[in-house]
Amino acid sequence: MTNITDGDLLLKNITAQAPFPICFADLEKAVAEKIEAGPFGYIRSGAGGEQTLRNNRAAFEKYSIVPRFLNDVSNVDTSVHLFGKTYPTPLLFAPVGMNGMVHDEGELAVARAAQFLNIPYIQSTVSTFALEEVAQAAPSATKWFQLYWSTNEEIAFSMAARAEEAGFEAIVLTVDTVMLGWREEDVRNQFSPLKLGYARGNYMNDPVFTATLPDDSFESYVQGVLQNVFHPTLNWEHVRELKKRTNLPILLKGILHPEDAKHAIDNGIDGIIVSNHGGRQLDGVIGSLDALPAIVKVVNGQIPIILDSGVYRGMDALKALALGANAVAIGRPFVYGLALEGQQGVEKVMTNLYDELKVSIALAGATSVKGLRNITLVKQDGTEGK
Ligand SMILES: Cc1cc2nc3c(=O)[nH]c(=O)nc-3n(C[C@H](O)[C@H](O)[C@H](O)COP(=O)(O)O)c2cc1C
Ligand SMILES: O=C(O)C(=O)c1ccccc1
Repeated sequence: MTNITDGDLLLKNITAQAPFPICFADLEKAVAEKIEAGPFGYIRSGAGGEQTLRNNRAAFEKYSIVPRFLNDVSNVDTSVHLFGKTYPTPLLFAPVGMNGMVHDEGELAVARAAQFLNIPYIQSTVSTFALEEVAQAAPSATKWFQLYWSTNEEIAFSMAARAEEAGFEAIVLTVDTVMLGWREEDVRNQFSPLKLGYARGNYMNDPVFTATLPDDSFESYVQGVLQNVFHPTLNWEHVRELKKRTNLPILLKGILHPEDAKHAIDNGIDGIIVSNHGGRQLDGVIGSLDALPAIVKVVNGQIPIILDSGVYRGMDALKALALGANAVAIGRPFVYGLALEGQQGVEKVMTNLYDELKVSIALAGATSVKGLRNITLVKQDGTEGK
């Protein structure tokens, strides 16, 4: 429970110091000026003509809140309960690969920020640092492991086992990236972080993976990763097999169709992440917030639903929670914070998002995340909504 009269959440940002970018547009601008076009374009862009990227934002912009007043909002409970643990905020770090591209400390810095803020950290398969290194850097952070299936499924099982051994508490199987989306900005910039080796962390020290390589040269690692990471054969049989091979809860990330959410439940999956991969995979896809209501309906509270893709401010988080998400995951905003100021930059971005969310819950007339479900939302024209 946070007493939101403790200190003014906005005025603490108005100090004599040089300001840190306060919103997503300012963050993106600052990072564009700081880092090279290749990595910046890789992070910022969406697939194809970027319709999905625009759909994500449009979906949030379409909804408006009809607030309630006179409801004593001096205490706001922002905590959420996920897989047996309580967290102070409904935020998570979405899995983002290859963080070494923007900061030398890469995932270590992000996991340390996650530990400091008590926000669950989802580490990517294609991270610059190995999951064991992240576990050592942030031993008390809640860590989940995002798994990319592998053409050699023994590698996938090996990584899942290593994650369990290292204290990770869930496996997030991403289902929307069986191959890379059509990313034109990377062609323009002639940029591939995979080819530059930024994704080696979890592969370099995997005994099953390294045993398949002809030698231990840099080129062999990179070629090995490229041969393994894309996995178009992925199907529900693999999901059932994974379930047998791990004791950890399994979430599926990238679910957009209510029927797939239903299949997930039928296959004993423990949670889903409604996501279109931040518009980076298939272009012309439904905005993730637009996909949420139908999924909330079929899931009907049976398993937790996390939403990502386009959550760039506290009000976006509020709308997703009001529409029935249990929590939201943040992608690009924290990567920009990392690029600007390492661990501290990540903490600043997440804290601003959280502070805006807290103020917004209260100003909407709610006093808890659950209470947001009772808040009225209307679509742009004021007709539809919830
Ligand atoms: C640079 C970058 C790398 C990403 N790498 C992964 C990844 O390795 N695994 C994964 O499941 N999702 C990955 N994602 C997708 C994120 O987990 C998340 O779905 C997306 O960023 C959410 O959208 P947002 O950036 O609009 O918040 C990546 C996203 C970005 C921007
Ligand atoms: O860039 C991405 O969005 C991503 O998820 C990915 C997937 C496989 C290899 C490299 C990056």
